Amino acid sequence: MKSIEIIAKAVSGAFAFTAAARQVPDESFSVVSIPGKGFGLVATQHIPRATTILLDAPRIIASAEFPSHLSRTQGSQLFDRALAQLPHADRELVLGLGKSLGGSDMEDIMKTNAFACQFHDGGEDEAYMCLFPNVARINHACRPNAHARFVPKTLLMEIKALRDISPGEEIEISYGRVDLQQKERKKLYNQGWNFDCTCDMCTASQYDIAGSDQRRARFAQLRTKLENLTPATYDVQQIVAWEKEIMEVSAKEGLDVLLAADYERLAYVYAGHGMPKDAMLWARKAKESLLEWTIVDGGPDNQARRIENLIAELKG
Ligand SMILES: C[S@@+](CC[C@H](N)C(=O)[O-])C[C@H]1O[C@@H](n2cnc3c(N)ncnc32)[C@H](O)[C@@H]1O
Repeated sequence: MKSIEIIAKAVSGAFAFTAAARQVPDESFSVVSIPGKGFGLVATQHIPRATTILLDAPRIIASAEFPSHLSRTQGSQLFDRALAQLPHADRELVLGLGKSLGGSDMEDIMKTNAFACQFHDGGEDEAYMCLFPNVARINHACRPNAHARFVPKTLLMEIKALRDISPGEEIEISYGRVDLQQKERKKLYNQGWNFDCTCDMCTASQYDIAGSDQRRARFAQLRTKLENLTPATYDVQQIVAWEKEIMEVSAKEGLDVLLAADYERLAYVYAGHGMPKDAMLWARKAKESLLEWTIVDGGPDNQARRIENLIAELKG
């Protein structure tokens, strides 16, 4: 485990950016009681697609490794110390958060509400548990209308609208990967957060759930085929047909945030096939998708740089 000094330096360095970061006013939603789910966030005004709804700063950060290095009692004491150091208003905010898994109050609050985040702390990117008390009020949906992404440079968690959200609609994010099938989702949310998901997708008819699972299984199957192409299986027409199917499934299942790699693949396929105009179109779409949903300040950006190089080559 990294020394406390290195981590403290990395975190305090990032906090300089956090303080200067653009703040997003929270007028577009309110925290209300949601039947069967505790509290949740509900939109109070129209929120257009791709709007940043919320930027939240972490109040407690802990190494993801620490449960395996410290006893539970030591861990609990550390969380209590962290809590005691917070300003009064933040402490109240944290102590009011939901609990679901048992153990000491702070241990349960962290397990129920913290996000796994990776950021650069002087060596390799390391995993941390970060508690964002405003984001923590957002419930899960298997087909969410908002997307959470961590910004390593500022340590802020950003919540962005995946589609237009109407006033009165609950704002929901996915706690796990958005392409899971029902059985996998049930297991993940039961084990990780101790709840049976009551989102629209999970309370739909068995017929609709089976249809969605079939499409998601096909999505996974096509992804595997496309990621494992060999010179022997490389057939341009087949690749384009598979990608078209991936995009159709994605539109039905709300998986668009996962498509940057598919757009990029099409860009290379068309570039390699002597069709630079089409290649440029898909390369730009890949870049746009990455910037919109994935790449953030201070995060890994290899894919974005590769696409930039391709765009430069196509222009040249
Ligand atoms: C991070 S908290 C979300 C905010 C929480 N509802 C509150 O009152 O503070 C996670 C907890 O919310 C509830 N929850 C979130 N999404 C849910 C869903 N789709 N169905 C049922 N319960 C959900 C579960 O109790 C879960 O352990």
